[in-house]
Amino acid sequence: MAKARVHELAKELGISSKDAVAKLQELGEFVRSASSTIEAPVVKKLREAFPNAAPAAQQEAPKAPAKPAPKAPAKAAEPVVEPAATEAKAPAAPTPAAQRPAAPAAQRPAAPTAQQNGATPGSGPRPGNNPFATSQGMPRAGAPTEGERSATPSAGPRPGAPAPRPAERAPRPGGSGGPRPGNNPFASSQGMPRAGARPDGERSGGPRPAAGSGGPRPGASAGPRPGGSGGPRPGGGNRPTPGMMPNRTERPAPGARGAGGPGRGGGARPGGAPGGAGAGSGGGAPAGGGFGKGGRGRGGTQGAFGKGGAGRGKQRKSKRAKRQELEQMSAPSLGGVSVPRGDGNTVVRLRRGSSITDFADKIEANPAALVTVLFHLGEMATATQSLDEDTFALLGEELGYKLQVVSPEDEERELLSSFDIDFEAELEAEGDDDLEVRPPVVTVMGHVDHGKTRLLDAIRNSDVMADEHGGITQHIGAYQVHHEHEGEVRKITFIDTPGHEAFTAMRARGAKVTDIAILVVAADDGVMPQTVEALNHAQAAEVPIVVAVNKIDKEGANPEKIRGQLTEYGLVPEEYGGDTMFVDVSARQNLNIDALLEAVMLTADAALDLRANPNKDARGIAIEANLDKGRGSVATVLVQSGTLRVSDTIVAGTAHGRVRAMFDEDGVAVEEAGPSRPVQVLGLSSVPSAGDTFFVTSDERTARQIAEKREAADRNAALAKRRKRISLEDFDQAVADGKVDTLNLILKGDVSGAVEALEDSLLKIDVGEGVQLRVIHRGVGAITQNDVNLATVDNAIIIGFNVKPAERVAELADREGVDMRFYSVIYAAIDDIELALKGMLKPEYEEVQLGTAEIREIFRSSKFGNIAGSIVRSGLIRRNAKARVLRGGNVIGDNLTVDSLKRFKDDATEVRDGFECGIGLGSFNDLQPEDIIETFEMREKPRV
Ligand SMILES: Nc1nc2c(ncn2[C@@H]2O[C@H](COP(=O)(O)OP(=O)(O)OP(=O)(O)O)[C@@H](O)[C@H]2O)c(=O)[nH]1
Repeated sequence: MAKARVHELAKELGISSKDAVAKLQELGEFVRSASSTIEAPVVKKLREAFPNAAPAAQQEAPKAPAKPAPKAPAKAAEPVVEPAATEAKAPAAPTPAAQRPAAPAAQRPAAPTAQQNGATPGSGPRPGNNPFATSQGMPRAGAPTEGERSATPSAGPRPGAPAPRPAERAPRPGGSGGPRPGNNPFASSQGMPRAGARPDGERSGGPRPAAGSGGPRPGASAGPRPGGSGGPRPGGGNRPTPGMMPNRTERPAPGARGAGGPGRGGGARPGGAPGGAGAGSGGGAPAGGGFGKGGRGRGGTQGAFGKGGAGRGKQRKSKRAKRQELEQMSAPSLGGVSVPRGDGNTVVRLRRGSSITDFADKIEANPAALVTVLFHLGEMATATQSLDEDTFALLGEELGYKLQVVSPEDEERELLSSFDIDFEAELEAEGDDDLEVRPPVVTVMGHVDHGKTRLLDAIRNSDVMADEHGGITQHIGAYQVHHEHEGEVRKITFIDTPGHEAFTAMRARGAKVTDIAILVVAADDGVMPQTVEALNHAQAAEVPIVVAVNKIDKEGANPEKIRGQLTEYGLVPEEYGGDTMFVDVSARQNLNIDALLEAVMLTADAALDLRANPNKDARGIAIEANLDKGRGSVATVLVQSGTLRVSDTIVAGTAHGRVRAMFDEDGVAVEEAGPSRPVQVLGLSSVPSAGDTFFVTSDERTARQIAEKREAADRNAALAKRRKRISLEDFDQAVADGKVDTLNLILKGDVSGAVEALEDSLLKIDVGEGVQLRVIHRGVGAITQNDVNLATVDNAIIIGFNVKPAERVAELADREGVDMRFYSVIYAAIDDIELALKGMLKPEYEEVQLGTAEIREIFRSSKFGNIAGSIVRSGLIRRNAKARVLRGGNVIGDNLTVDSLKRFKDDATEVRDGFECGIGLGSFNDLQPEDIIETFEMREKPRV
């Protein structure tokens, strides 16, 4: 065999895999486990390291018909085995195996048993038969293999049998139970050593294979008695060392081998295992015998462990378990625990929001051990807590793994591919023939009050086919207008949510909806902050821009000034030699709206390839959605490719369902919607978010499963994020870790004077070297969702001065892990920022009492300890709250936690004043009636 596996070789050599691996490592060879393959030179090395081994045994085995080996588990064998084992390893025996004294060992131990068992020599023969034999065989776990070796001796099985000549090799090793020592000269030699005691093994050397015969009965040989038949003379054994192994490969049928083990002969059947044992006993052939291989079949090994006859599955499992055990043993320990290590390049992919347990599953480690390792790395986390990417990277690096946190896009792709959905492949497969021109999708952006809304209205009213609609205009988040372009009526889709907020929010979700952006700039005002923000967003998304210079009807309008200003931002008008189209319009007076639409068409035709395949299931994006009292979830979706039809089953983000009805922007029911068509969809299970992708699935079950999986992924991601964003308290740590070097702030205040004063003062703070402070956005008014989105994107902290966020915004910030701070005194804000920059801002906590309860009665529970039957006297008692116990005004138990809280038999989250409840304080059991349980929580002290 060109390459051998360690465990196979170990079997041959009659040693345990563990020993073989250890030896190889000692010899400087790198082997990971018993199933590793090793090259010929290494094989040789190992053989040389175990010169005594009596490999061939098996092969030689005559085809002893083994009788089914009894499943004897015998332990008796043990003794034998062990000695043998040792011997085997013994450096000694330079001489042919035969000589090896091994013999002694073999005999010894085995002997006794064998005999007792009545395994007379003769009987010995059929190993199979002799239960005892087997039993003996049973080497103890440690030395399973050996057992097998011993087998050899037994081979002798049929006593009478003619001694096999060494030459003849058992044809089928397996069958033969190769083991039969008798047959195998070598084997016998080893195995049989009689009296192990005497070194005479020497003679064993006895070359004659015949010996084998003598030895035949293994059992006999086992000869407990030293002198024993001597059956086995080792001599026989002298097997050629390495050589032998050659064919050993052949492994007998599983069953067979096992059997072999035993009586070697007995071998044959599965029962094998035991057999192996038998062998052991018989063999007693320690050293050499080892390889009586007979036993060593897989079955044999198992047998050794008392699992005779285990099925393959089990075997595999045990192998895997062994390998793991081995790896664990060889793994260096950190913090007192051992975990399997990677080689520095082992890649482990995890989803966002994965926990230590997920990681542990992948590397087959104990989660608790990983928690310990992480702890030693200075991070605290529970096994089930979601970790962020940095923490995983830290842990992975320590353990030699390359951790890759799957990106949301990959995650989505993987999720879909698990349902056999692959949109990329679908797109690639579409040829020119499948694609048809679709209308461009346009978003209107610009500074506050520059006329976005008004312009969208004007555009809608300009629809050349407006009269034909006949419906009642509705706001559904998007609409289509018809425009006559070069004699042809073409459609343009407008996203009816002005401003870049929606645009950014969708982009943040990875959705690319907009093909073209109309940037509205009031000609009487000029380029303003949000104008710049909007154009930055559009440019970042590589969306071509058409500039609408609005309000040209107004006095003081100066369209040229706008052109000049925008040139500075890279938007060079065509008339100046650039490629951006500027159109002067008046939304109020409906001036030049057509020209604006014309510019949109021209830009689309010039810069974009707007085509899609309408002849497939629909895919698209949810633009907006809400819950309607009467109609349930109402979502406006934009079909991007394919055609959406009523009664299609769709999944949109985490919502799914069957399309019950569809309406257009005029409230008219439609049956189908093709590419670039926005429609309102009824029938979803819940409300998708703007920017969620949607697509049609083959059946409702798939839609539901995808939605559920996405929901779980979102939840995990949210959990992971929560730990990730920056907060003032950990800013210094983030700087120290090299994660940030800039503290980004968003300032919001009730009056502009305060915001400016705050910004001025902040910028005067001496931030020291290596750190910067940047105010990325400031504004007057409440903290909005947009502020939080911006903070999310730029990892900023929001400072609210005399303003608060709306509840929805606070929730979003919490979900996104954005740190918001509120102040009413400028200096307090400045102090905090200054301290944060210096790394000195630590949160301050204060104790806030939640409530008290008086104990009325104690219930003893063997499971939960003592439960205090109490009545809440003030406030409330909340599960998991911190608690202390007061007796006569003295604290008799502190730092406790309300571990369990029940109202009658039911678990309760909190119980209020005046109600009775059962309170469990974990292991604190020193409770008496009339004690007072006081509960409280630690709240971060607001800084003012
Ligand atoms: N004279 C004149 N006024 C206009 C024109 N377009 C819009 N306005 C006025 O400008 C004001 C703001 O218009 P909106 O359309 O609400 O502006 P907006 O950009 O949507 O504002 P926000 O929604 O607050 O961001 C309104 O009073 C409009 O009547 C125009 O072409 N000419």
